[in-house]
Amino acid sequence: MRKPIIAGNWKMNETPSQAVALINEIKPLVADAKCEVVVCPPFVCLPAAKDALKGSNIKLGAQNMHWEEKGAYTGEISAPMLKEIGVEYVIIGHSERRQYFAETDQTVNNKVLAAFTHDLTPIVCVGETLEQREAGQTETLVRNQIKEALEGLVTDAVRQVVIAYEPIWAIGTGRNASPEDANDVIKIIRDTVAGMFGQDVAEAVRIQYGGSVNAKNAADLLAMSDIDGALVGGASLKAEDFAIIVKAY
Ligand SMILES: O=C[C@H](O)COP(=O)(O)O
Repeated sequence: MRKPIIAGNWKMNETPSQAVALINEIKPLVADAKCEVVVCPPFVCLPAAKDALKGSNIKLGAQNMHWEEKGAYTGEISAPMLKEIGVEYVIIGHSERRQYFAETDQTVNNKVLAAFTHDLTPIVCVGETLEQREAGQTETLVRNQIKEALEGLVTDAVRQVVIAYEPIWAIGTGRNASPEDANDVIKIIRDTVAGMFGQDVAEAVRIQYGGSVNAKNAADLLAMSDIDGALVGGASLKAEDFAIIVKAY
């Protein structure tokens, strides 16, 4: 049985003091959550967030990392740095990283491998553009993204991985994928994992949906057979909305 996971991707929002205030709002609202709850604030907020999360059931995630442990990579953050401050999850290959910062399936794979080397759990993002969907390329695209992202992982690691299916046209647009469409693509993703690592591994992998998830549509999306949670952007910045999404379970 897969334990559902709701993660809030705060993107480039909140200063450290604002992050602490938001966490303090969220904590009591999700204290009795039946699913795993993760918040992913910006890098500079992580130490203060870790402190604010002490004693709560909420886990801490980062939004990105470099694949090297250290070195001349100005502006980058490594897995050991995240690990030392108590980060457990790290979002890898978000479409905004792919679009604005030239991340590729190869760099995503490098980061996924590095995350496991340092005992961080990656939340690997995949998803198609509107043009790709309309051209009927969604299945081929997500299968390729998954194959490249998970290349070289051992099966024990794959069982731990979290995948987020985020159709790019649904991110921040208020236009979510229908529960049925999201579930269909997530089944394709699970089938791809099964083809690479076997059916039992695929059944263990948690696959989230992301893209305009909000307090109103969460219950319908999360009720689907293969959707194991959500990666929430905008609505994760509003404590009450985020709590309603968490309580859909
Ligand atoms: O990582 C989260 C996604 O990009 C979804 O963002 P959104 O909920 O604001 O559409």
